[in-house]
Amino acid sequence: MQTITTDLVKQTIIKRPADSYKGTYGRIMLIGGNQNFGGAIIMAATAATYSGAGLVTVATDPSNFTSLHAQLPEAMVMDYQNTPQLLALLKGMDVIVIGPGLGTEPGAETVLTTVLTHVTVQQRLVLDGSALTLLAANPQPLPASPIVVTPHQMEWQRLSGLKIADQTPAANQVAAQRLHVTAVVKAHRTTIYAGTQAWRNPGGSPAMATGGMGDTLAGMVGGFLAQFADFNHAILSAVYLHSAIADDLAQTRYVVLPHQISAEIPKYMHHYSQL
Ligand SMILES: NC(=O)C1=CN([C@@H]2O[C@H](COP(=O)(O)OP(=O)(O)OC[C@H]3O[C@@H](n4cnc5c(N)ncnc54)[C@H](O)[C@@H]3O)[C@@H](O)[C@H]2O)[C@@H](O)CC1
Ligand SMILES: Nc1ncnc2c1ncn2[C@@H]1O[C@H](COP(=O)(O)OP(=O)(O)O)[C@@H](O)[C@H]1O
Ligand SMILES: [Mg+2]
Repeated sequence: MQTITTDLVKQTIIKRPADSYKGTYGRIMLIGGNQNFGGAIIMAATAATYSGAGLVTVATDPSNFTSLHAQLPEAMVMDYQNTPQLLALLKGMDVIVIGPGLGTEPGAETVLTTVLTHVTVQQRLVLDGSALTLLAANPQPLPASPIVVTPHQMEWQRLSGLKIADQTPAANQVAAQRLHVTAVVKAHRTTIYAGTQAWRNPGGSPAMATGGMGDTLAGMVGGFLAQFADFNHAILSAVYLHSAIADDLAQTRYVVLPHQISAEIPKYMHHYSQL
């Protein structure tokens, strides 16, 4: 198992070409946020936007529109239950993040199935939170697109069938290969599996143990995938930076909140792009 290095991160986060515009940095749709979990998709969308995704659209329950706009006027919104509009907008996306706060009601299952059956091989897919729980409860074929899953240990247990005590690197690797995904298995020391390769994230602390911390990571992963060509390096860099920012903030804070991490992302990306 390799440790994610600052070298990898600085090779991934490159300076932006002068001759570029918002379209250069990717169109991303984040899907989730039911009537109870609106905060989850707001945190994910905030992280994606602060990570530099060029155009951000949030497909969510309409009850979240006003709070989302108040927090993040950069984002566009749509009702995730409006299937014709969802399908029309999905076509133009480079990256789709689905799951933060999606919930597990039947309507959520319908949205997930719609996305899984229409996403194309050119589109990158991030599956997090409720999308993983839904998928585990009712397995359905995954598209041939590049896919990353970002489960916490219980979500990984549901999805892979591996009990938390049995989630060894060797077993996780086999499970990720069987699912044909890159798996970010979140824990105190998050590990990432892609094909025959595995990495360990060196950072992170219990100061990060706040609801929404994983939603924020899912948004960062999506934002990085919208901009950086190498699929696994984009994911690894997002995982590394998420905890590196938290570790710096935790030097003077007992807890680090998800939105505090998002606020720091542009500064840290600037730093790594200069190295
Ligand atoms: N403000 C919000 O709107 C928030 C919404 N959230 C959303 O709520 C939905 C449910 O996600 P949850 O993760 O809360 O619930 P889940 O039911 O999926 O997982 C929590 C369960 O897993 C167990 N567990 C075991 N190991 C764990 C580990 N390492 N990390 C976390 N749980 C572990 C817990 O004890 C608990 O029983 C997701 O869609 C998520 O995105 C959460 O992110 C919390 C914040
Ligand atoms: N004790 C800890 N040490 C390191 N990282 C932690 C710790 N507790 C939580 N985290 C990180 O916080 C995030 C939690 O993700 P998740 O459980 O999906 O949160 P949520 O769904 O509430 O947004 C993961 O990135 C995890 O690695
Ligand atoms: Mg989560």
